[in-house]
Amino acid sequence: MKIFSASQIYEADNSTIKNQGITSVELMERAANQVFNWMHLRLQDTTVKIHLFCGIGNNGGDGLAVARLLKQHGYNIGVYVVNYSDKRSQDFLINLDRLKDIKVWPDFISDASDLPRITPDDILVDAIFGIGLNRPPASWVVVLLQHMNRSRAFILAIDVPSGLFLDKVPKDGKGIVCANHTLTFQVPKLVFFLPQTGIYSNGWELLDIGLDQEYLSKTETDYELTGKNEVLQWYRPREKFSHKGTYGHALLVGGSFGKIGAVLLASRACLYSGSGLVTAYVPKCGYLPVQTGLPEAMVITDEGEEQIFHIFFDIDPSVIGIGVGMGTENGTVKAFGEFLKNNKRPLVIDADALNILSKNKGMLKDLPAKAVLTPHPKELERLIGIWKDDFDKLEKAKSFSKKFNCVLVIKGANTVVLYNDKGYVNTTGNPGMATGGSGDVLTGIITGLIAQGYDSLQAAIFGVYLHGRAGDIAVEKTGYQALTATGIIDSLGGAFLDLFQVAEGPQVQRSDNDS
Ligand SMILES: NC(=O)C1=CN([C@@H]2O[C@H](COP(=O)(O)OP(=O)(O)OC[C@H]3O[C@@H](n4cnc5c(N)ncnc54)[C@H](OP(=O)(O)O)[C@@H]3O)[C@@H](O)[C@H]2O)[C@H](O)CC1
Ligand SMILES: [K+]
Repeated sequence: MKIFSASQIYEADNSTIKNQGITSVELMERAANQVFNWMHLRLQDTTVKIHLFCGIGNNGGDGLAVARLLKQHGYNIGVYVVNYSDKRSQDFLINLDRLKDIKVWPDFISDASDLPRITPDDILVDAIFGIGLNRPPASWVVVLLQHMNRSRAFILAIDVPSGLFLDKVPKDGKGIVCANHTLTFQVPKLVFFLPQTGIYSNGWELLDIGLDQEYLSKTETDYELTGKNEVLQWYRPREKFSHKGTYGHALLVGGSFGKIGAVLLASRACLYSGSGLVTAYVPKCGYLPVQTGLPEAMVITDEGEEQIFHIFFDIDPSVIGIGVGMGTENGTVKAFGEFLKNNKRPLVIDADALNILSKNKGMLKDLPAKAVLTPHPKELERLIGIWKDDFDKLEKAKSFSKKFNCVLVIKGANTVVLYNDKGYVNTTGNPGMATGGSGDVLTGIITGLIAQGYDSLQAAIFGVYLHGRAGDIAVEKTGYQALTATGIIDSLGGAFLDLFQVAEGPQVQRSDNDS
């Protein structure tokens, strides 16, 4: 699913109005009807007080139209116009008149001196700013937003929580509505998925307002959301007359004394992802644990007892996953540098191999085309330098990926895969997966998919999806705290099977706070 920018959403509005022969206020009425229906279905004629805070633009217009529909259905409402500018939009004014026509006169709030009383049992509708916010709100508006946030009432944001820009992180977190739920129109917004801004939208849902399909399908976007539909198209079925050689041979290189488990986890995940053959390359101390722990895998040992000194093997792997548990001792750094110089095979690079690259940037020129790099935030910072905010991080990461022609997997609550100026935002996974070894499992999965012939960008996107889905399946049985990397691997089969289950209901995404 595409993630559109604010200017693209305005273009989509215009082509909808033009191609469907409707007015902009009719489009606003569609949007308001969808919000009203969503609320009506859940509130079932409740008598709880619903406070609607409406700006003076089209987000505010939506809020006024929702207020009218609620009033017409007998709800107990209070309507406030947050009078932050005298440049009221045409559709706001039309909806203000329509509200007055049914004898509802909103209170106008123009400063912070007389804010409405809100009790924790009330419901707030946030329709103050939408995607049109282009500068920080005035200080009295910030006081109002704080008043709403502190009320402990349930806050339903329309389109986006007020105070969030679509393309940058606000400097002052106090000037943002902290919504309990966000109803957004037609397309997801990138801010829902970034760590610094996602905390304000919480659970979000898409409301279909019938925007011009032709515009939506033909327009290229910088980001896409990946769910089951997106990855399913790449799924490669197993063929009847195939054999283990058909599905590739993956080599996992890593481990050091005390960190052999990382290779074991990556190798097991690689097998469970369908790689035909898996070989682990470890220092001598890893021989017994890997052979015993994973009898399906073959083991090659380095000449080093406790760490890797010289990466040499006489097999012909289809892909190599390198770095987990490997350490950054001088001998290993040298071995990795030599290996990169001579290697021609596709690579998945993780953990200590990334740290070595960060400290020896000259080695980056030896990466094969489209190598997959899977840094967690700290590893990413060492690779690309510090960033100002989440948007700056994505831009810096994109330029890095372009410069070194690599697929960058930025791990996080919503992992983002970047390649060729485009970002793919993952939708699966949960906070229980923030546990030791979870990253090693991801490396194994991506390596296993490349072994089977998936292109490395597809393998990264698909692998991140499967990893998260397996975590979601596992957490149902274990809860967040008891979820382990091994638990994720054990649910990989379930994640593959789930690809062919029919998708459930509307798309809702919950953040950690909902758990
Ligand atoms: N396709 C859709 O998704 C539809 C969305 N709809 C709704 O429309 C809003 C967007 O409405 P818009 O009027 O463009 O913008 P806002 O309501 O967010 O803001 C209104 C104006 O406020 C000004 N502004 C911006 N920042 C500030 C600030 N800090 N202080 C004061 N004023 C500010 C700005 O105007 P300026 O000329 O002053 O710059 C904004 O234009 C969308 O989010 C949906 O809710 C439609 O209803 C249906 C289609
Ligand atoms: K809003």
